[in-house]
Amino acid sequence: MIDRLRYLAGSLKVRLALASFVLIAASVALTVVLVLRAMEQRSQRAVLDSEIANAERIGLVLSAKIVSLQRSLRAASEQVPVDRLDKPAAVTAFLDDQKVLRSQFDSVFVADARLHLIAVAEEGDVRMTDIDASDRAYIRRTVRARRSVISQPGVSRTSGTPMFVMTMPLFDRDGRIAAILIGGMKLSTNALLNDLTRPATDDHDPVSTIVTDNEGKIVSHRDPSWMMKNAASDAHFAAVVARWKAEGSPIEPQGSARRLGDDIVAVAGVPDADWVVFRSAPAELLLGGPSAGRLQAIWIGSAVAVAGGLIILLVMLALLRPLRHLERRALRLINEDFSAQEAWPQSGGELGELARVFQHVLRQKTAMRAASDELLVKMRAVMANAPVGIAFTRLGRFELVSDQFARLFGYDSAQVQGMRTHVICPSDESHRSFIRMATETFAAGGTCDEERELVRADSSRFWARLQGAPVCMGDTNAGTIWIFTDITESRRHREQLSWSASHDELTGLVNRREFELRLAEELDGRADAEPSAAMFIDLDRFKAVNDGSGHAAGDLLLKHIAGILLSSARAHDTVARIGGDEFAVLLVGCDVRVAERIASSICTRVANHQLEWESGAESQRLSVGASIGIVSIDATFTTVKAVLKAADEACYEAKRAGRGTVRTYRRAAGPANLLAD
Ligand SMILES: Nc1nc2c(ncn2[C@@H]2O[C@H](COP(=O)(O)OP(=O)(O)OP(=O)(O)O)[C@@H](O)[C@H]2O)c(=O)[nH]1
Repeated sequence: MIDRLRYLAGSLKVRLALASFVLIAASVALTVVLVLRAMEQRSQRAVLDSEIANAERIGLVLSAKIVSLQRSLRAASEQVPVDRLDKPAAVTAFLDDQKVLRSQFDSVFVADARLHLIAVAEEGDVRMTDIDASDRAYIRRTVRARRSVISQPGVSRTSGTPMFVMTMPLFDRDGRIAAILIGGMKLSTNALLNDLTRPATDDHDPVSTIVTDNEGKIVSHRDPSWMMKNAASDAHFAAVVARWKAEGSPIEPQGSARRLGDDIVAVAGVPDADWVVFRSAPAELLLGGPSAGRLQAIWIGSAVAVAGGLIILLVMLALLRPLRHLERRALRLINEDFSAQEAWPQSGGELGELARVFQHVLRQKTAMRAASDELLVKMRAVMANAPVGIAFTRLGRFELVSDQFARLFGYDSAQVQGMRTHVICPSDESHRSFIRMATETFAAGGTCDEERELVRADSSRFWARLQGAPVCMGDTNAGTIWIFTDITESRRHREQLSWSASHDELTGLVNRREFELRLAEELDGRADAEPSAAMFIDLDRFKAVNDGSGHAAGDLLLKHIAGILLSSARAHDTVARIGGDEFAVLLVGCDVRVAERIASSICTRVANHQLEWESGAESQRLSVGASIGIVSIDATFTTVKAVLKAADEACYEAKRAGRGTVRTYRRAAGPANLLAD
């Protein structure tokens, strides 16, 4: 399952489908956002315009109402009995007659020239009063402006309720104020504003409308308890009132609307009354259409994106089917499954090219595999039949060995595979030195060829010639190939030949050639060394032994003489048989006098030696003598030949002196018989 998911995550088809899905989703989302934004902007503009129109309309209606009331006041004012204001009956009769005016206003007052309220008609009752109103602002404004004014809303001194009044001054012939007709309206019940601020459909109208005076004091509100309160304390209008005040409390009939926070607010002035109409409603409610549309659009967009993604996935699957085919076919290459004759996908373009490349690779791999199979067969034949041991080693282990290798070391071929290489070395130290040597040689770019003693499975040892080279020159990690040849016999034979070349077979002493070599070495290294001595020993009357007792007796006696000479010389001296019955001794670092004493001793021991020899029935005692010539090897001798010649001469002198004696070579005086001295 996890593998399947991993495959899907890496699949080109799935990635393409996902990418397309993301693109479609992003495009749809962007389109939805842009369209919605445009719609919202248009819708908001329309709502703002509508609200401006509503606010302006309310302002205009208010103005029209005020103008209408002013007209009514003006019409009624023409009937005010200005000349009989001191006659209560006339005044009350006037107020009684003003049925229309009293239906339009909650109360109607008549003020005289003193600016005293002298009569009032209120709630169907007309009565005379005498209230000094000269201090009232609306009276002062009327006098000052000499025209009709509307008061600021305030609490009535007569009724104690919030109200405002509208004045209409009357002038005498001299142009002085003769009377003022005043209409009052209660804010809680006035017919002037209620229709405008009360919601048309009660609580369902999302728009709140208020009317304030030019200081923001509420003169109309759907809730009568808000009358006369500051509009800024109503949460719906706090922001717009604050902004309106910040702009200088303008009272313009031309309205304005804007979005403030979550609300859409509109403002329009009522110039005739110095009032302002405020409207406020939650933007979400007014723009409900676009908001709901946004959600709908998101759902539709999502559905379109999903459907588009699925369609693209299906299209991808169809289009990329040859790719899947190619993928399956290519996977066979990894699994080395060349046998299938399955067709490659026939397609143009990139897939076709890829298929052709894979076919080419397949052909190459098939050819290489055939070649390697053939090579393997040959290799197996070599490993089975090679007369030498062949081993491939890598990282200290045998990876492949020939049959002869296994036989050579006494293992089964299979047993050796993977075996550590150190098992064929007689010791760990031997293995370490071998590895060191091979590493250094290979590092220097060379190949190994040396003889080593190795150990078999049964712990027996043998000598082998090892020839080794890295499989890949310069990279020993790729392994090394070794050829092992058993050279135990040839090595023994070679050692034998070497010994024979330098020794006398009969006595085991070194031969003349070896003696001369050692004498030459002595002469070469003589510079500061102590003098050495050489002696020539020629047996006396040896021929008689041969002639009398046979060659075998002579041979045996020669061996005995060799033994006497060896035991007379020191370990580092050289005792040689240089001819039939001739011997020579090189006494290294030996003074001539010592040499003479040794020679004398040899003469005596040879002379005294008797060989017990059975010849037929009789037993014989065979003996010989020895004539010895000595030469002191000093700086005057530079060649082997000169030393041998001098020793020979001295020996000859000893013979001439009667045999069985010693003579020392003296250059100036010639040989002298020490014994004779
Ligand atoms: N048995 C034996 N005899 C040998 C061998 N080599 C040489 N001879 C004999 O040694 C003898 C040496 O001859 P000479 O030195 O002339 O005989 P000699 O009797 O010692 O004479 P003088 O030296 O004059 O005393 C010869 O008879 C050789 O045949 C050998 O390997 N074995």
